[in-house]
Amino acid sequence: MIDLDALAATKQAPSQRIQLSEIALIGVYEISKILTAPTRLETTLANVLNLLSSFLQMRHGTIVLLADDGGPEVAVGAGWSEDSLSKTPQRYPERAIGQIIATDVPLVVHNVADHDLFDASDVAALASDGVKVSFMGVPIRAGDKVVGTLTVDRIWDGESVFRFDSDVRFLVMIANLIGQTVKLHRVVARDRDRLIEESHRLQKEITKLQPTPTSTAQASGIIGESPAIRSVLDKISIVARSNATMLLRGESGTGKELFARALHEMSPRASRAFVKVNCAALAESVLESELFGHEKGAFTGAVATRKGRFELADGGTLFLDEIGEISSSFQAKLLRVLQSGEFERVGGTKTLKADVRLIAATNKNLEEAVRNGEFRADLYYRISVVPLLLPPLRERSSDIPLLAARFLEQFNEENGRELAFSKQAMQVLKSCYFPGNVRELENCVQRTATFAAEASIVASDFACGQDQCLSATLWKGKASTDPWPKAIGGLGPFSAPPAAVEAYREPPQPARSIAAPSNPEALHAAPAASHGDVFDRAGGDDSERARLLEAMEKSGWVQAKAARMMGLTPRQIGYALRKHAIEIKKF
Ligand SMILES: Nc1ncnc2c1ncn2[C@@H]1O[C@H](COP(=O)(O)OP(=O)(O)OP(=O)(O)O)[C@@H](O)[C@H]1O
Repeated sequence: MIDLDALAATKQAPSQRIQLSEIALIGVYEISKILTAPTRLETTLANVLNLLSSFLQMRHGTIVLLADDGGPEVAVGAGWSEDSLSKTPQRYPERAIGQIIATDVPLVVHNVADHDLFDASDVAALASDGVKVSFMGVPIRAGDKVVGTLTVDRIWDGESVFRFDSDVRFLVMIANLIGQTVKLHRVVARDRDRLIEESHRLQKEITKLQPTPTSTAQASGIIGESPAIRSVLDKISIVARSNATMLLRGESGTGKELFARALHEMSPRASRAFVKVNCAALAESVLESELFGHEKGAFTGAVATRKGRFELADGGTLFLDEIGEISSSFQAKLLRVLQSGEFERVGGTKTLKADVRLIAATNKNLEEAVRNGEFRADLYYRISVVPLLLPPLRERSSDIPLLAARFLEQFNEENGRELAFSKQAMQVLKSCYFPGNVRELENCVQRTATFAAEASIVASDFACGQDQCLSATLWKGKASTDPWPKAIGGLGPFSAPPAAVEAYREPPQPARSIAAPSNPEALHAAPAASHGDVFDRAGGDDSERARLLEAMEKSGWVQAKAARMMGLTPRQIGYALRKHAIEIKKF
């Protein structure tokens, strides 16, 4: 360790001048070490000044760095009373420093009290105790530009100019080193600022590009701003990042397929296929060959080998809708595929593998089905890794105006119309119970818009305003008898709000006209007991029966499909078929 004080003391003896250059070298060496240390520039400069004070026996030392506009940017001091620089920066001799910067030439003053570059306050600051003080200052250069000054002062004992010269040369060397360091720091700072700016810009770009739950939802056609829908979207955006099997629960028409697609689109599999199979719409043998494919000649009509949906969804997502409807033997087959990822085509012997992310959906109470032995518990656990319940529309009625407006806009676009809802009409929609959820709302808007006579849709344009709303009457019929099990969270397709249940249980009231309701909210919120039951054959509403038959025929006697066509739930259609004593045709 170098004893700087001892070295500095040797500097006092004129006979040992030769040693001064040694001291200077040691000083330069020590200061260069400080300057290359990875600390903040201000700290580095303060350390340089502290070291200098040992070499030069100075009272004060100051380094001032200039900003681009020429004003002081950094001022670091040593020997000043604490905070004196930051509190009163004018304390350091501004005019003297200004001259060094302007002339780019070192300045040496033997006695500051005699020099016109130092005013009374400078003298008071530098020589407050009345001693004679000498001053030295040199410019700090970065390249050929003056970027600051290094100045020191010390008690003047009348020493020769020669001694000052060597000290000035020493200061110039130190100032040059400081200049290089400042230059380096500024280059690094500029680079760092540029990189930070660039990183902020890229962050912004990424945020713009990254599909937020809302933007993906919009892209997938999901409409809804309610907290319930936002919370579902948030969850979906998290689950999408994983490969976990997801079970979408919810009443018919709540958008299970739509949300399954959104999940696929938010997932890393988005660029691959989204393949959908409705398990309820297919007989077991057909379902098997649909899912796993078949070999040529496997059965009558299998004229060529065909890939199944598992293969087609390889790398992508397979959406198994209405999974609660599959038979117990098919449950076993599906379980095997989900456990091993392996399957064979119908009629084939080769074991195939597919990398598929599974999303299943059901509006059935699977827990009850498991309890009743209708659904395998092991399959239940495998598909319900991440269960998500879609809220019924009546629990997020704030979404009704948005959805209705969008469906009407679609209708207008497709039919070249300019229909709009009156305030009253929107009120009717907002207060409707919609047991068939968004699908029913969509159908309701389509039907009403089709028959609307004027450009403004009014309350009496709705089917319920003409006592023709099939869903309302069906719902009324089931309200007290078919509650959605509490196990999967709340009201089910046919469970009605208490008021509606009460209304249904009341003894029949005299019929009232609802064609032009005075209170549109009462129109559909709870089907009035006064509505005639269109499925009561004694009451006679053959048109409803005919509509039912027509839908069943069109859907190939698949109840789930017919329900969808009519904007009803499968349970509702089942109820309607029983009411009308319509026998289901089997093929
Ligand atoms: N949030 C929503 N925004 C826009 N459209 C929706 C929304 N939810 C549902 N829909 C529309 O409602 C209809 C029914 O949706 P979907 O088929 O996804 O329901 P589901 O729950 O799968 O019904 P099911 O159980 O009967 O198969 C579709 O036309 C769908 O586009």
